[in-house]
Amino acid sequence: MSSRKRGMTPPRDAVRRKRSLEEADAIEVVCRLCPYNGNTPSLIAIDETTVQTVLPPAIYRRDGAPNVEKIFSFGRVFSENDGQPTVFERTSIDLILNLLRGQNSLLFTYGVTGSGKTYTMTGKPTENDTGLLPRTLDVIFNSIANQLEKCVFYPVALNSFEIRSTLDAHLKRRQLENDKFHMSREMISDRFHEGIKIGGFNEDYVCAVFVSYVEIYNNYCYDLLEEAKNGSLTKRELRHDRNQQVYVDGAKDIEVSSSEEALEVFCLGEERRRVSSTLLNKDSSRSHSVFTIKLVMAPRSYESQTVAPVKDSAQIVVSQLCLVDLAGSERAKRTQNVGDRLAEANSINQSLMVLRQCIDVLRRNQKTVQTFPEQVPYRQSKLTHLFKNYLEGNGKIRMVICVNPKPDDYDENLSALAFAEESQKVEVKIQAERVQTDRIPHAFYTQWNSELEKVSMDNLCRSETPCAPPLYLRDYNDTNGVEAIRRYVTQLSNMTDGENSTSKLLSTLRQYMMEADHLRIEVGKFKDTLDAKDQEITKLRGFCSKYKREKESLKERILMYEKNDEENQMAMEKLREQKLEDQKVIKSQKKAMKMVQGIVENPSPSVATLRSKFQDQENYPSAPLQTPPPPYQTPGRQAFRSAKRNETTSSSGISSTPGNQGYLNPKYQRRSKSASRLLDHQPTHRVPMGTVFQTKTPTNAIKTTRPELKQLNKSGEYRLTHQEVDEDGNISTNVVKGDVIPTAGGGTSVLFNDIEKLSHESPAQK
Ligand SMILES: Nc1ncnc2c1ncn2[C@@H]1O[C@H](COP(=O)(O)OP(=O)(O)OP(=O)(O)O)[C@@H](O)[C@H]1O
Repeated sequence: MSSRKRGMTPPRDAVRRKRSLEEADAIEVVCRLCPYNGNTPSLIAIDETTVQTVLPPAIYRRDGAPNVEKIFSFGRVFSENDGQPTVFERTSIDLILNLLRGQNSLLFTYGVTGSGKTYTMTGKPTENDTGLLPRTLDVIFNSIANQLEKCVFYPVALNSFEIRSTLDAHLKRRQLENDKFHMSREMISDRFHEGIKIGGFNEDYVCAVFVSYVEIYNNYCYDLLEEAKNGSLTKRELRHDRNQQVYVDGAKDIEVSSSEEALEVFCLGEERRRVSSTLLNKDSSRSHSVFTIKLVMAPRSYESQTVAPVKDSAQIVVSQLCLVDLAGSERAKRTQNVGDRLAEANSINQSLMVLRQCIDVLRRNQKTVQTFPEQVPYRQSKLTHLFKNYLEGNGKIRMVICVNPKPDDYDENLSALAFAEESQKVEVKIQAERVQTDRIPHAFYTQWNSELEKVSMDNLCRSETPCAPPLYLRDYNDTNGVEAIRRYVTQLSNMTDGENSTSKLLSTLRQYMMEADHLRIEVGKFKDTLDAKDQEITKLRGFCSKYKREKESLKERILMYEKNDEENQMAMEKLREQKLEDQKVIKSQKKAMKMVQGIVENPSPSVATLRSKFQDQENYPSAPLQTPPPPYQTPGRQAFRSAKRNETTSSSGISSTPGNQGYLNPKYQRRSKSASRLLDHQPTHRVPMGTVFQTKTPTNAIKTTRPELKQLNKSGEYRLTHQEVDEDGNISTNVVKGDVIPTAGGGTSVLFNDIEKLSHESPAQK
């Protein structure tokens, strides 16, 4: 026997092992605003995922409540204009798909009393008002295939299902006909039928649908489908099945073959559900109602030509969709309930509070990984105990938080919305798919079955199996029926052993042949796939070697670029240094230029001052303007020219000082004297002396009273004439000479190399 005997949810260990591989899915919350006709709504839907509170007048607010408008975000927000179809499509279709695929889901409505929970879940029979539950039933029955006749699957103890033999199922069906529920068909006679059909059901499975309906009232569970004895329902216990899943012990699972029939069962339960009129809602739910739709599936038998399951209960898969309409929270002060209503309200509030506590603890446990996680208080309320399976990873959970924007509900809505928003942070493990997807398609077997049947019938098995009589009894006194069955069984047992073993052998042979044929086709398919993959691999190899080559050439280029980059960096560095040098030179040139300008603009500086200025210049080692040579002192009225220029030059210490010419352009070749142009710098106010000694000035000389850099650039020589008068009234004229030389940085400097001095002595002084 398989370890998973009853075909319910997989064993706990298996679930645990799988969980580590499965992904988690957060509890999803959608919010629905019910219509409000007043002028002061306390809630508005901003967009499809956000709802905002609006501060109502102070009388509606509790003391100490936050005085700010708050925004809450949910998976989806339905405004008052969104009708039941929109809500259904967004909240239920994917859960139905889960059900068809063998997974569980829980969908529950939550909110303050009178906020539209029951309307959302059940609604009314018209097209626009039909709620989630009837629509869900319609879509399930639209979408399943291979639905079995009733009574093939049957519920047994410990929340499990078994498979009946064909005969037993037939007899059970006959028995059921007498046992049928007597229910009013008022609500479902002309109701709206949801036409949506979805894919997802595995057609190699057969199925049956069961529903159960329980309520949790004053923290006790009741089966709403139970035949009430003396007008009261039995309190039911919550128990754990073999897989540690919680279920309501003794609650009936009723098999239904259509959505109409399922709704009849639902309506029967609704009649028994506790609903009372309160100040805030004339049809207020006083209990939490739990309507469960179970889809029981088993692989389709290959043996039978009709729709039948395999004869192995261990292969049964049961998935369930639990639709819960919670009772609304309510403040006693507002409802002014007393007696039973007050006790109900306390119990409702208590169970909702435990639900919040469980969510809080789950959230805390998930926030940080703890060695000893906090215990979740599921058992403190029947509601949370029943929800435990889902909260611990037995399926998808979705909450529909219903809110009424009327200002009276402001405070309670705030707290309900905060709880709902927080719930979204709780993660629940996604359940693994349990329906096999790799079975040999039944259609394939059917084809081979019929062909081999023909062969075996024609050639091998000529013995005739007796035809089965109608296998049912009209009543316990139906002696004819009993006799017919007895005859049939005797005929069967009278068949020779040889015939029996031949037919067994044939059946086995047929099975093997079909499998072999199927495998041949499968091998053919695999070969094709392999060929395709081989081609793909060859193609990919081609790409691979092409990319390898490209990679190599790219590598080489990168190396080259890196080298170039390095060289460029170095060149940049050199240029930067050069630039700094040039800037220094320009700075000192400007300074020297300023000094020259100062000399020029000052009409009578003494030679000593001039010298001291030029001597100062020595403090700027890179400055091209150097101290002029010391005046060549000669007594008398003679003009002396320094005969040896190089002598004077050396005495001036200009060019001989190593390093002083560092900035002069080393490549500069002095043009011949005749070719160079003279920049003749004359003072503005010159004292005419009428001397016979005249300096020789070439005709192309540039004459200036204030030299400019432009002029300097055009000249090869520079000559400055300067006059001074001593205390005795003697006039001396100094002619300072220099070469204009370009600097290495692209500037121009003057290298002074000679001074001529002409003195006039006044005869009167003599
Ligand atoms: N979206 C809606 N459109 C139209 N009517 C609505 C809507 N939501 C609620 N209603 C109406 O508001 C009233 C109260 O709604 P309902 O009974 O569903 O509230 P509830 O939340 O289930 O209350 P309780 O918790 O007391 O059972 C009902 O008459 C219902 O028809």
